[in-house]
Amino acid sequence: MAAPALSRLSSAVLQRAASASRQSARLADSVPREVVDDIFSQALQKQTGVSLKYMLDFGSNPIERQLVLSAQFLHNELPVRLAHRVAELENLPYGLSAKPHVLKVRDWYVESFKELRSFKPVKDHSDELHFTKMLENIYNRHKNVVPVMAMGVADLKQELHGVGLNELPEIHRFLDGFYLSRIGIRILIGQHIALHEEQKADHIGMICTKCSPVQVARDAIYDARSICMREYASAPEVTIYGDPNFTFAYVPSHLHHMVFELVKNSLRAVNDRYDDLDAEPPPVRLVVAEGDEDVTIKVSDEGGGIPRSGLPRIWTYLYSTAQSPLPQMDTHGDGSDGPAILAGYGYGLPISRLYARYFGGDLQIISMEGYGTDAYLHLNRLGNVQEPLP
Ligand SMILES: Nc1ncnc2c1ncn2[C@@H]1O[C@H](COP(=O)(O)OP(=O)(O)OP(=O)(O)O)[C@@H](O)[C@H]1O
Repeated sequence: MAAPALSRLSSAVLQRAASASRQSARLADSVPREVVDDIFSQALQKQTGVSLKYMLDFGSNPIERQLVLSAQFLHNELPVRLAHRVAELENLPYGLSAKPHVLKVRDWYVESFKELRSFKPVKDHSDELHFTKMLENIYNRHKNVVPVMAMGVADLKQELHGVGLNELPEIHRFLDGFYLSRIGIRILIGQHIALHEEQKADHIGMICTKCSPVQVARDAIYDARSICMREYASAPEVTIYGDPNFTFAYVPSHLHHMVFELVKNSLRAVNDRYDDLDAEPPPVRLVVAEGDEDVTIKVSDEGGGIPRSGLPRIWTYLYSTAQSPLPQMDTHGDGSDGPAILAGYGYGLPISRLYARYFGGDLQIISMEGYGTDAYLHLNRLGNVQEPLP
């Protein structure tokens, strides 16, 4: 068992962190008093969770009246969720609150909070359309939150001289909660915006009522192999086992993201292991299983596995054995969180697990060092689990 993190940090480092904390550009220095009071009073309100099933029922008939109701809900709910995050961002340990990148993220949250709070009550269709325009702005403003926050955390990591984030459990817990909350906020906003767009077949907003995991996996595999090809000039084969006609209700972009990350990790491990060997790399295997409760996707590789002692680390932010662990800005421009390179800043697994957990699923990694890794992605099939609210 590792010694407690604090005792491992030199007192000089701790002093520096504490003094950075004191110097933190506090909210009250940059925002009028009444806004600060409003933020902290909203941060005391309870957040209201929704489920995939609720979103499906609610969005199945997006007539004007429904859209007005949805806007009214968001008008109340979003400031509460944003305020919870601002309050947290103000009070992070080790001086993290004062890091310029973290302040930038906080200011985006404050800006969006102010816009929402100053919007008049949504009474009719015309108000609702204006409100939706504002939501689009907010959605865009926050698109780079993950990499910018990661840069702030990377600054802290550098300052703490190689102390792993797994040794700073409070930072890890904060990031898990923060990113989970972000997934929830983006799905609420994204769903409302999507209900205004032309509905794709079998879609209710962002949710596909007939999402085929095999089809989504094929696309994700194609993308992961393309990136692998670009970086290694070769990519192991991926074999899929499962019924392509099987469908269930899910958000395809989330599913794509998770499968892409898992396959990408497997391709990298297999490629690294077989790089110097003459042998043909064994294929990665992806199995889709339909249970009554869960749809489970297993990704298996023979990439040599992960040492048991290293397993806890793979869930921490900013742990990567890839060459260039530098956070990348969103180059997709669409606000999706996927990095554009094969392996980068160690967010693949922890963020994928949050996506899975958001709708009541989970992600587990089982490894046989010296052989390979199995990733089990469980997706809750019923969709009536209420979103977790940090
Ligand atoms: N299938 C696998 N085989 C061997 N090691 C793995 C596998 N999957 C993950 N790992 C290890 O876990 C680490 C963290 O994985 P994770 O997906 O979180 O980040 P990453 O792939 O390094 O970077 P990112 O996904 O952010 O681009 C990897 O750097 C690698 O060391």
